[in-house]
Amino acid sequence: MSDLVVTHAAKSYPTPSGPLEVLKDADFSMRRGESLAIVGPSGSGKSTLLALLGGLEPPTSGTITIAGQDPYSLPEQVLPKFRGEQFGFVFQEHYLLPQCTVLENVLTPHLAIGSAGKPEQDAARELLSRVGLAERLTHLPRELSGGERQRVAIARALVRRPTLVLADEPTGNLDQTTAGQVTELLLELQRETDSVLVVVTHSAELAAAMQHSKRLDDGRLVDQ
Ligand SMILES: Nc1ncnc2c1ncn2[C@@H]1O[C@H](COP(=O)(O)OP(=O)(O)OP(=O)(O)O)[C@@H](O)[C@H]1O
Repeated sequence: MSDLVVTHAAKSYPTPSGPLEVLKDADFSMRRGESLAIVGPSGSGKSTLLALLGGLEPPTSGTITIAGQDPYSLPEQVLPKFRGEQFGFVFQEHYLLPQCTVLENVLTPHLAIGSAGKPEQDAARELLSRVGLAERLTHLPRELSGGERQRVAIARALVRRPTLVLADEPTGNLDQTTAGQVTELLLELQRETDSVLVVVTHSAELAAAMQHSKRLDDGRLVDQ
């Protein structure tokens, strides 16, 4: 069975002149280990699709399941835990907590839904070592470069080995060389943690690095 299944999902927003159909009949599935780029012009609905996949915005019709569960059918009180276990998010901005160290930032997904004991701390240290920041565990985000901060954000997104990693322009703030390094790292860790990776991007380089690519064209997802 696929780990992400999108079945005839559509999304429209109400506007004074009638419903704005942003996404029409999205229908695809992915397994752990697979990566997908969603491309399309500004305003074509890429962030909306990511929000639907991430349990943040319910589809108007159709269904989305992650690891066999439809997040929108779960009782509201269990949704935060489900999100914490199943999703990892990476954004263009790193959104690290400025007052917390690198290690503390990577532990926040554990702390959000439980505790971070020695095994979790050891795993976070190991992951930070994998992203080349073993010597920076006690540094604050402002003491790091933009690329280093994004590496911490990636480690934080993957620390709980989520089913689905959703990345919205993860290299958008980086120069070309750093963007290439961050892309490589994201893909390496995604393969190691065996998660599904969906990235939304305007970058042709980032899109080309993913196994699959789909374009949003007038609300419809078209294979590239
Ligand atoms: N909450 C909302 N209410 C009404 N319209 C919305 C809402 N959210 C998004 N939209 C509209 O849906 C369309 C798609 O927006 P979305 O942000 O998904 O596009 P995008 O492809 O991610 O754009 P960009 O590349 O500029 O980030 C836009 O026309 C936007 O104005």
